[in-house]
Amino acid sequence: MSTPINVFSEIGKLETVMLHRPGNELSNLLPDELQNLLFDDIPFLEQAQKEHDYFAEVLQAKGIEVLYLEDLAAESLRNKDIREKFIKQYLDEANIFNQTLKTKLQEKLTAIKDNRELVDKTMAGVQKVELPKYKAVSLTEMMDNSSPFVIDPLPNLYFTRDNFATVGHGISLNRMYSSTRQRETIYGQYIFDHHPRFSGKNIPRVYDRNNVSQIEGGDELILSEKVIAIGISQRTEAISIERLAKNVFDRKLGFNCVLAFNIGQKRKFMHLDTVFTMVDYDKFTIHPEIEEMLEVYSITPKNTGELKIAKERGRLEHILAKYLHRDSVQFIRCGDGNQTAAAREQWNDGSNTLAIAPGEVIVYDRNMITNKALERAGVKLNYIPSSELVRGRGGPRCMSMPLSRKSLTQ
Ligand SMILES: NC(=O)NCCC[C@H](N)C(=O)O
Repeated sequence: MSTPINVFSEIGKLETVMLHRPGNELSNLLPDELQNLLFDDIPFLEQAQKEHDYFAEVLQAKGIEVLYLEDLAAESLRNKDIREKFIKQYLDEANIFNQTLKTKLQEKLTAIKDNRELVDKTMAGVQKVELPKYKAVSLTEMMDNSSPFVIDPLPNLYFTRDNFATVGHGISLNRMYSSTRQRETIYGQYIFDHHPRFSGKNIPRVYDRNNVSQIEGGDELILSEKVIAIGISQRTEAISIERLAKNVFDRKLGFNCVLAFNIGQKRKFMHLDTVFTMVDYDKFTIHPEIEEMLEVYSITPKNTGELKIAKERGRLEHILAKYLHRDSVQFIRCGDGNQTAAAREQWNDGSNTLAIAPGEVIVYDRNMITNKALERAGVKLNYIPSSELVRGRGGPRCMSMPLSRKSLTQ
């Protein structure tokens, strides 16, 4: 049976991937809102787009199908009812409480006839000056008086890794840590419910955005056909991992173990994939700062349907070798073992590689010390520029969501 989602590894030859080209949402970033919107600086949009286009071209030159979130979302709004429902939900989740304002915004968005333009507008947000005679009426608006926006932009959308994640033939439509990123998951909802490529294709949903506990895709790594690794992090709670594991086991998706990696709650390594990625059958990048303190728990199904949880003992290399049935695994350290280089290059996503085939990855060109260590370990590197993209704190893995990878066992 052909299925639109096939992701049973981190490293199988990448066949289809979803990106988002940064758009006007970045032109609406304000210095006072950076922290709230999870950014560290204001990127130069045109340059960020050039860097992103280069990323897409590298993928396409390798024969990988590149789909864009914004196109898929637009194609999902297939009829008037779906479009209306989308606009209404978008406004509800943007906390538009005042009915008069809501009606005005509804009219403004409905008047955009082209679906791609509509989707782009919802991503960019709405400034108060775009609404003639805007006046704060609701308590929320009065409290928000200093902001020039009635609806905030969604600047983190180009990190397509996070708002949903592919797991085998299924997806985990995520509940995000922050309200700014929770609104991003609406696009995934419409894509999987209504896009002709996915709707009606029985795609198991192993997590849903309406769950109360958080989980983000940067924490979800598919280590093999049997084993998933999930970070317990600033963004992902332990309870979410238990929920996801139970769903994966109950629905018999092929996986028989979830390894939970407790990486601590820090902004600088917000997701597991900012400190640890898989680059080959037996090779991983790792940020040395987490290596010693990392705790790993295994979650496996009991015959009763309950989960068996055990703390794993010993070194991480040994735990990985055991679960991946390898004699040993090799760690390639961010900064090549130098503490200063490791801290600097991890901050600029030196450990955040995107594997496009076993032993072949995409990396940011700027992380020269880590990149040399990867090369020395025999990993093939494809470099992409990163002056502007990096300002959002994410690298090649964060900026891509694989929809299909070639099976490693074929
Ligand atoms: N998987 C990732 O690590 N994604 C990067 C997300 C960066 C974004 N500014 C965020 O804080 O959510």
